[in-house]
Amino acid sequence: MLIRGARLYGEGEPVDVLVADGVIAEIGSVQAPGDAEVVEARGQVLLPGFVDLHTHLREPGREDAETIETGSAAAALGGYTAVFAMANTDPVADNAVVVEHVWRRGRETGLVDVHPVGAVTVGLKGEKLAELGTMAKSAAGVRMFSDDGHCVADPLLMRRALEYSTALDVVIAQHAEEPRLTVGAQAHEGETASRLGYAGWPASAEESIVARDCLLAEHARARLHVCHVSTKGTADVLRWAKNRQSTGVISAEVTPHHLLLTDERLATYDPVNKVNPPLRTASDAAHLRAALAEGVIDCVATDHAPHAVQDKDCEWAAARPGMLGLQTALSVVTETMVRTGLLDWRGVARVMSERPAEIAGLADQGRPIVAGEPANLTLVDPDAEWTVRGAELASLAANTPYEGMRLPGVVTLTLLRGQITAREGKIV
Ligand SMILES: NC(=O)N[C@@H](CC(=O)O)C(=O)O
Ligand SMILES: [Zn+2]
Ligand SMILES: [Zn+2]
Repeated sequence: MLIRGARLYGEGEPVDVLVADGVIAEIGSVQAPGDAEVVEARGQVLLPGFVDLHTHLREPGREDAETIETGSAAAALGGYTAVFAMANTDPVADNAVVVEHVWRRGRETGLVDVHPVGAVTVGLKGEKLAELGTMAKSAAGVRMFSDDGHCVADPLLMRRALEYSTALDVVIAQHAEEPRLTVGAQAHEGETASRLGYAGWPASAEESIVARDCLLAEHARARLHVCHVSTKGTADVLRWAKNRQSTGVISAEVTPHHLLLTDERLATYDPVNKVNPPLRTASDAAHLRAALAEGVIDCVATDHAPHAVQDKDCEWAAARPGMLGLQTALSVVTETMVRTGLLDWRGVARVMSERPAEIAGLADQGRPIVAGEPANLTLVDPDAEWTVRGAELASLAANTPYEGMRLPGVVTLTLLRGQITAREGKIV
């Protein structure tokens, strides 16, 4: 197959990219072999396929909200070639049987590489460690562990998890939320929450755990990944921790929604805006964008969190937190980071593909676009715009906070090992 006239990383003159046997065969001015399928790129931006370190696919257990198949379709349409499926399923992915099931279903679906995240503690209960080694050595080859949805709040358990992780060469991803500080919390603690009468979710609940965990990771010489950073204070703690002569390795992600949306949206009382951690202030969002551009926050992760209608379309306090993200991530990053001049397309490749692949230790993702590399690629029309409609997204659920919004940046082609998985908004 030949991609004709694409601008690699949005730089330089358009070139042709020949893909054969799952790898990039040749780049330059290439004659299409007679039997080759030709995709006219017309100067669009070619990037390495995106890697999402934080996705909720809901299978097993809540196949009414999302399945590995529908979530994989959303991922492919969003330009992703690998996703990490969080462990908070039912049953919980805290053992080899469940992680192998998720991994196998991902392979069968074949639209995106689905890497199961293993739970840190049994049943996500925060009481005793799950069998990390068994999951790491299973067919699923688990590389990342997280109790996401819950914080590993007990410092002794967190310390043990970090210590074990070094021997297994895996990363512990923490949902940083001191549970004693967020009892009954409904919205970011601040002016909006006071005005609307919501119990506040203080920034310090996140920041105190991140500070603690950075120190625990440093002492354990372990790899810590901080999920969904949402406050300026957390970015400051990360900057401090990364600047130390640390022997642990700390990485962090930010979600598209924390880059774009703020707690002012809560005035409508629409639970589509309820998410954990909560939407914060405009100042937080501005600092998160800057921290991402600077590299203090390593990457963008969607925290794609589909919910069935009855769990989301109800009164605020009862609604589950979480929002869809896979199909809108590139557009939100284009809007918040590219259009603002904070990142060029090379930078987008870094935060959406290269860094996440490195953090998770994926050898075949986030690779340079050169001959001989696996053809995991995403073609983006940087000038096109589209209007988000939840009902038209590939997810089973429709809880997008961007309903009706016009956003820039459209994924027009996704290739997984040289096979087209999505083209012009359709699954192939
Ligand atoms: N982000 C959310 O608001 N919800 C996530 C859990 C999580 O990421 O903490 C979910 O599983 O629905
Ligand atoms: Zn979380
Ligand atoms: Zn999550």
